[in-house]
Amino acid sequence: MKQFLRQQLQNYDQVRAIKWSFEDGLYLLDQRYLPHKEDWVCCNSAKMAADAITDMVVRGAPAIGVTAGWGCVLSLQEYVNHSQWKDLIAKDFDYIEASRPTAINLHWAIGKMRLLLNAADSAQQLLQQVSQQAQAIADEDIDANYAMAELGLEYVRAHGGGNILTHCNTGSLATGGLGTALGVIRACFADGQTEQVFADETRPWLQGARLTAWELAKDQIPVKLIAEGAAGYLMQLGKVKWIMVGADRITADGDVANKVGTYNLAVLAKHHGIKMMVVAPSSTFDLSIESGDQIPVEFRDQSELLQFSGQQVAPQASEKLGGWNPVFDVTPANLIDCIVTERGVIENPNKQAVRSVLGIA
Ligand SMILES: CSC[C@@H](O)[C@@H](O)C(=O)COP(=O)(O)O
Repeated sequence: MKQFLRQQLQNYDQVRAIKWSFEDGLYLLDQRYLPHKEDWVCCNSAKMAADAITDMVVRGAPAIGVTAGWGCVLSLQEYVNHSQWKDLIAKDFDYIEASRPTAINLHWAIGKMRLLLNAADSAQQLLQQVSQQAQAIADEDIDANYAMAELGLEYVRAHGGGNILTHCNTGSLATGGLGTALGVIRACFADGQTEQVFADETRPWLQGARLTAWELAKDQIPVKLIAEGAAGYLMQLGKVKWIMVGADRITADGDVANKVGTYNLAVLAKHHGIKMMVVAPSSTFDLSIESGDQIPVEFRDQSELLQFSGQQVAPQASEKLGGWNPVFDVTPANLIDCIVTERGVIENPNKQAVRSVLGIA
């Protein structure tokens, strides 16, 4: 990466939401209470790490992958001297993998650890290998974030800058480093390609209002929060040139699962001739499936919708009142202009373009 840009971006790379210590365990900045409280949760077992993923103490596909890696180390630390270590560790790996269904980075990280487990004869040696692998997953994510920021910025320079609308949170809270889409946004701001970012609230969990606005405000990057329903009007008035989002899983054909509401933005962007950019590392691709209808979409408890800040928002819950709460949706490749990865930019994504940029024969 050009040294100058990397130095500029380091000014924006201040938040680390995942911290590892071999002595104490895994520290996670508890995202359920941001921006009101900056509390840390310390996990010292694989189960605690997995439950933290399920309960969204930590969230965002790459951050979930990094957490899963350290969760595996916690399992090794617990069972390294146990006679049944192989079975117990395998059970922990399964438990971690079941913590959330859609973000493929979780399954990718556990897949790497399972390969090591299956080949292992000694628990001591496995502890070392799994620790190295967890560190590599964390380090590679930081590097991938910088590479995507640079490539995304180059793409924007080539197509013209302007205001950006982003959805959910794709920053340091959602990754191990600078962020995916938010990394590109930071680079665009540092380079003068954009002066104003719009973040939508991202109901019901408010990743946009609580987390993205918090990160951008810390960076002194101008951010205006909008209700999700305002996105169409924003585009109709010509106030944004780019939509930039992350991804939880991308198929071989380039269909993208991301936070629910992404599909709405992509349809609106197509209608208004606004560019739709997805930013995701190669670890977010699931080449074992062809198209978006094969992606397992997570549904969460209806209480996330029916309550707000602990208060009932709809009339008192009754048998007749329910919620429908898919937390991801799938955007078909034909609504996406480009997918920025650390290996290159996939323009007009399709099977061939995906394989060629990812370097798969
Ligand atoms: C770099 S983050 C990409 C995605 O993981 C992000 O956009 C997203 O959808 C996160 O969903 P979440 O339910 O908050 O884990």
